[in-house]
Formats: sequence, structure tokens, C-alpha cells
Amino acid sequence: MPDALQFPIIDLSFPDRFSIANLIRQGCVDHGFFYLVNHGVDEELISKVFEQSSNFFSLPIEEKMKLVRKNHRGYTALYAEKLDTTLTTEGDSKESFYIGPLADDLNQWPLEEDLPSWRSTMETYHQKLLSAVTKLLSLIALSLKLEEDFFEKVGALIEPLAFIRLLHYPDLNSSSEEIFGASAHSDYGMVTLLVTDGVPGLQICREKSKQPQVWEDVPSMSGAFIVNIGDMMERWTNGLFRSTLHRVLQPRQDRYSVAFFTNPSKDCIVECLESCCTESCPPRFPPIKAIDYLEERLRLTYGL
Ligand SMILES: O=C(O)CCC(=O)C(=O)O
Ligand SMILES: [Fe+2]
Repeated sequence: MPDALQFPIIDLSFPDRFSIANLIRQGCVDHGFFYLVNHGVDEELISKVFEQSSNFFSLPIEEKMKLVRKNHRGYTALYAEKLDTTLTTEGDSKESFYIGPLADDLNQWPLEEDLPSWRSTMETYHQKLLSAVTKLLSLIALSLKLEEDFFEKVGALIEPLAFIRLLHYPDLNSSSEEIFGASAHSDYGMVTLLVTDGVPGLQICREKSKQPQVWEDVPSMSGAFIVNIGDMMERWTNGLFRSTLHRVLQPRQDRYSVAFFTNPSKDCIVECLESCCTESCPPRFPPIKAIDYLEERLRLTYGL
């Protein structure tokens, strides 16, 4: 058995920003994963989000289906999503609910009388997470030897396409090796901040092209977000920062988690950073517009 994974612990409130930036760089180059502590999001708010998430997923399926996913907002039922697009199996054994940018009015919400304070809890969480991510991105910019406001300057943060995904992996009492809670995938955007209820299941594969693939457990850390780099950040850094393959096994008991995905604003162009390419190491990915990339990935995931 390999030793348990150890990721760097990034303290968002630590005053020496350059040493934190170096630690981030190490985490992103080695694993594409790190823990984030002192992130400014109250424990109490996180507990409330989990409680409200469980309230929603406990509703009868007919109620949940009234909010079925439109414009990538709302409910996706068990098996409706398959993150590993190469699998021929049915779909992932999870249900989820997406809440997108608050300004564009496309979100779908349960009725206040059915789930009081549900909407306001999620809106507060969205705002708090966006503020933590903005701080984190300035450190990521430093870690890439860029100016702290690099991601602002390239327009990534004008109206970032940021999504909360509430996740519920029910205990299905089945042990099919073919079906995953979330099948192997990498996230699409810049960074993802994840919090789980502590039930194990998340694994990463550090060498995606090595066969057989080696999967290692990611332990949760109380009070910390698990942060991982997404594909657009990998493209910006020409592969220096890894967007690591990960998955969730079917849990042996109910499991809840909450992911916060941050993608750049829709018109932001993601192209290889000058500091990440040379004549002998040219850009591996052509420039792309964030919205085009995101839409294509979502299309593949949902088989549209
Ligand atoms: O639930 C988890 O632990 C991970 C979820 C995940 O990887 C995702 O939703 O992209
Ligand atoms: Fe993921």
C-alpha cells in the first residue's frame, strides 16, 4: 500500500505571500492538489450548506425533477452524468445540483416555503467562495512569477463562470466495480475548492498515461478546502501545473460533498503564458475562449 498522500497546506492568511506562493507552486507541479486553510469561510456556513443540501436531496424525486438542469443550473439525477466520457456504463451514481453565477438570473431555486433560507445560504456561500478564490488566484499568479493581479488583467475575473455543485452519493448497497460515484475526470476550469463530509471515496491518479493506473486516496482535512487545478489552468501553464485525474468510489455509506468550480469569464482567452514556453518547449495547446472550452466539455459530459 502506498503511503497516504500529503499535499501542502496553504494558509490564506499567512503574511509571507512569497513563501506561500512557492508552496502553492510545489503543490500544483507535484500533484495539482493542495489544502487551503484560514480561507475566511465560516465553519458554520459550511455546515449550513451541507444541511440544506441534504434537505434538498431528501425531497421526493418528482419535486427535484421540477428543477431539472437547464442552462447548466439545477438538478441532475442519479446516473444522468458521466464524467469519464470513455466509459460505456450507464452513468455516475450521484445526484447533484448546480448553482451558477448569481448575476445572470439563470439559477433555479427551490421554493422558499419548501426549503426556507435555502437560496440565501447558497448565495452567501457563492459570494464567500468567490472571494476566497480571488485571493487564492493572486497567490497562484505570484507562484507563476506573474503580477498578483494577472488574472484580473486578462479578464478572467470580470464575471467568472463560478459554479457550486452540491453532490450526494447515495449508499446503493451495490459493489459494482464498473460504476463510480464520480468516474475518472479532470475539472475543466481554473481551480476547484472542495469540501466533503469526511466520508472517504475521493482518489487521484498522478500519472494518467501510465498503465495500470495507480489510484491513491485523498484524505479530507477538517476545516480545510481540498483545492485542485483544472484544465484551463493547465493550458495557461503549458502543463506545468497539473490538472490531475480524480474520481470518487461508490461509498459504503451516504456521502455528501460541495464543489466550487471557477472558470474564467466567458470571453477570457486562455493561452500559454510566456514564462511557461520556450523554443524547445512550445505551447502544447492553442489559445481558446473560456466559454467555448467550457461548453465543449459540458457537451461531452452530458452526451448532448
Ligand atoms: O465529491 C468529491 O469528492 C469530488 C467531486 C468531483 O471531483 C467533482 O464534482 O468534480
Ligand atoms: Fe472533479
